[in-house]
Amino acid sequence: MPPTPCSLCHSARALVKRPKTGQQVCKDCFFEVFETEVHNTIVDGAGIFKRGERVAIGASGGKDSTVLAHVLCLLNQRYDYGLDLFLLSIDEGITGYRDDSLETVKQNQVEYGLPLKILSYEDLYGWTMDRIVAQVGKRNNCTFCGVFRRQALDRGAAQLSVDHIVTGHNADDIAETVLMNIMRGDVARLSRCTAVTTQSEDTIKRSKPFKYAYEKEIVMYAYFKKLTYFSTECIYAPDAYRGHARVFLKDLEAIRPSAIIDIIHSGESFVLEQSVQKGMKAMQTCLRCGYMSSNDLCKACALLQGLEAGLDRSALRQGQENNLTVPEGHRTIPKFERITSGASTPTTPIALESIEKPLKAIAM
Ligand SMILES: Nc1ncnc2c1ncn2[C@@H]1O[C@H](COP(=O)(O)OP(=O)(O)OP(=O)(O)O)[C@@H](O)[C@H]1O
Repeated sequence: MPPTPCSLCHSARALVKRPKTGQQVCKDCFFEVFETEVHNTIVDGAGIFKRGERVAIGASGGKDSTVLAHVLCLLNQRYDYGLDLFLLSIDEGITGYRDDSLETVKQNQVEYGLPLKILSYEDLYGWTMDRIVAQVGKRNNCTFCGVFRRQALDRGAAQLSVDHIVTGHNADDIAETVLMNIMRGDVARLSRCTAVTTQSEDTIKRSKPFKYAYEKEIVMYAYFKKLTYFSTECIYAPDAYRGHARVFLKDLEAIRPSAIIDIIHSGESFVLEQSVQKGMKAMQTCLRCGYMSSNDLCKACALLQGLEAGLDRSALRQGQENNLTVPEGHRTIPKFERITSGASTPTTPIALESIEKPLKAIAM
């Protein structure tokens, strides 16, 4: 049988069947279509970046953030975004997992020539995830890790005088989150979890340039580009609930690959009724550490309080009681200082460049 020609350039031999569209394409066209789709996500509407912005890439050493660092460096040059890029890594203190993946990030630092900042849970909270799991068990540890990581990334960004964090959350991650929010009846979060960029007053801007990138394509891209990344799953992540959403999504994808994008579009289409919006809590700052919070104590301070009190899983419930007095000898989180660089104030949005090759596959 003669080799199948690439359905985009029609000359080279097709080597890849795109998981997202089913198109058979050659390697070069796959790279180009993947990169162009990410560029389109970046420049869509008002665009997620401003020229001159200092941007931290949340770098875990895994496939998503490694591909993100690679593609952002490339697009920043190709389309002259004018961004100052940094790698920001959080060391959760997971022996045999994060210590190894951070070695990969250090390699990426050299390969991409980007400054790297590493911030650890140990330094910030006085607790590693190894110790937290030893105290609270494996079942709910992801709650601690997620809350602590979010705040650690914001603090790392503030220390780098960065106003914008980008993460490698991909289309599969977002579709899973939509499913989870629906299964929990938490529709109030649907529009936020599907937004490419989120920022409210006083929070550091966060974006997900891979919102429309399929996980399978990210893996393919990393493989064909021979990128250096760490590919082991977190040893403490049974996270049963997300796991069910993931399995369900993979089953749907196998039947109909567009299911991932369709679920994201469904999440985007939910509009909150005014009455629901009114019931949502306004943001304030944590009375203990100064971080953004919808309660007197932010979630991290509340969880830390439970840990310091020697509680196990009940640390999660204790956390919600918001007792403001710190018992003698208990650790607290340092005051959150927001340092604005001013670097992001020249606000010329990056315009949608004309794309040299018409790529039919990009329609989303
Ligand atoms: N320890 C960390 N330090 C910095 N950023 C992180 C860290 N963990 C996660 N992130 C950011 O959050 C994104 C989503 O994280 P998640 O835990 O879902 O990992 P993932 O889907 O396996 O991604 P990756 O392949 O990049 O590890 C990552 O792509 C990365 O940008």
